[in-house]
Amino acid sequence: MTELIPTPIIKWTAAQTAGAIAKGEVSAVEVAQAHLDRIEAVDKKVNAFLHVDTEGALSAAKAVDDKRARGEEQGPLAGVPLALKDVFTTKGVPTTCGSKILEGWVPPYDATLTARLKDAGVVILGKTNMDEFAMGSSTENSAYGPTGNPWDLSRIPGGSGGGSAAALAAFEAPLAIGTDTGGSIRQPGAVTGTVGVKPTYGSVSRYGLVAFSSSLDQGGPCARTVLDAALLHEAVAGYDPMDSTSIDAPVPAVVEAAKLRDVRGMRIGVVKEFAGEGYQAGVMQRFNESVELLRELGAEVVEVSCPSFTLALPAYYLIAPSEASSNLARFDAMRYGLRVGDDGTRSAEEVTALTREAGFGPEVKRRIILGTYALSSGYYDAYYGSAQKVRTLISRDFDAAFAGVDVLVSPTTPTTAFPIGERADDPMAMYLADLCTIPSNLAGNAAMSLPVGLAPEDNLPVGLQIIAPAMADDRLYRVGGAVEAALNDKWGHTLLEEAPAL
Ligand SMILES: NC(=O)C[C@H](N)C(=O)O
Repeated sequence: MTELIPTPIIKWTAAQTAGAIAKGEVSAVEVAQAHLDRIEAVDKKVNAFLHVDTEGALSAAKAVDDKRARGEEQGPLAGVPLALKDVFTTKGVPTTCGSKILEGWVPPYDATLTARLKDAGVVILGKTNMDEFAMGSSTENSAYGPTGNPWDLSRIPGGSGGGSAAALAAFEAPLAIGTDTGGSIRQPGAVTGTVGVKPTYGSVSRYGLVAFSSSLDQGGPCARTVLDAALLHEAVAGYDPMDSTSIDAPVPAVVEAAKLRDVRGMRIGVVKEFAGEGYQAGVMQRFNESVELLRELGAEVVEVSCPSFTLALPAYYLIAPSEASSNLARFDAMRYGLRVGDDGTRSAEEVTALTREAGFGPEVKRRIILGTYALSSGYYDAYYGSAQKVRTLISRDFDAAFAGVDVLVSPTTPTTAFPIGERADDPMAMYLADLCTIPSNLAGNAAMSLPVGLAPEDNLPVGLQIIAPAMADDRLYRVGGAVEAALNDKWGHTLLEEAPAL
């Protein structure tokens, strides 16, 4: 064991873990077992995992050890455990999307992302909890019970990828995968004190990602450090002919950027619209300190106005439900998962209706109804058409802003983690959690959330959002890496070391 690596194994970063395995200081099987033991010890409380694949994880880890013994060259994440959001298909391992309608479904194929992880020697520990079909900001919409925030188990871990973020913060895995349609990687990252990145739309394959809103959905990395997120980003991004929206261009050099730790000469824009009413004082305080820190580190900071961003939330809640109502039509009881009322007396249509009634939860039904209404003839232009126009305006605001700055910054989410149940009956309040994250989904650019401290009033993590133009994902890592290094120097440790022990 090198002295630099703190024990126990579960506290190691992905980069440290991979290094120790490559040097033979620890075996991949030992690392996998340490995380499986941790899951066993804490996940009854956290509920980050819907399915733990003990056998699959140990055999993937053994394959890494065997390759090493044979002297074969392996990738930079070989042997590192990962928690996979239950929205990516995994051959032979259940995939539910947090929904009853897919209960018991075992996909016959791997998503491209899953296959790339396996090829990289990443050890998939299991599938993580999520809001049903990624609809929500708290993971309370999972059909399998809510996930607790490791900082305070009575609070939400964000959503929809709350399971992935909680697994990181509870030291159940050093890496995780999420998907971000309106904020589902970044907002959970912000409220759990972890790093989450929504790469440029089209840069991580959606083949095998169960579709929610196809023009917005984007898989991406979740980690405890910026460098770990970059390593995972490079492992999963890149062109895939199986996804028609996949970008056929080189992946930006994000690992190199994460190591730079230098923002001198960069121009950073503070989005004026993301402040004011509804923003928690402690969140704004930490955000303003981060902006000050960027200035001290040698960046030039300017205020930028993006007036159309105030329309992003309503536009999203027309576009995303519209696409969802179409995508979720495939759950017809004939092809996958649940089938209710098929007793030989009912028509196929009746069985479909009974299954959808029993299999979908209230938020999914709400979105299907919203989307079906917005797309209905007579209303299409007024709702869906207008929302698409707003989408164009938002892209233009970004273009104008990026003509003058390298990246934009804002708080990731207006408040810290709220108590489980607090917004469950108030969809509008829930939707507001994504106020700052949605514009990047509508425009398709790249964005990161990274922890910048605890809000003084509740001692809960605050996230800084960094936004870069499409295909300039490396800028996120350059800025994020510099902020993280400066904060860790200041604190003398990483933020998660302040998290209460579970
Ligand atoms: N999927 C997402 O990115 C989450 C967003 N909060 C939504 O409910 O649509």
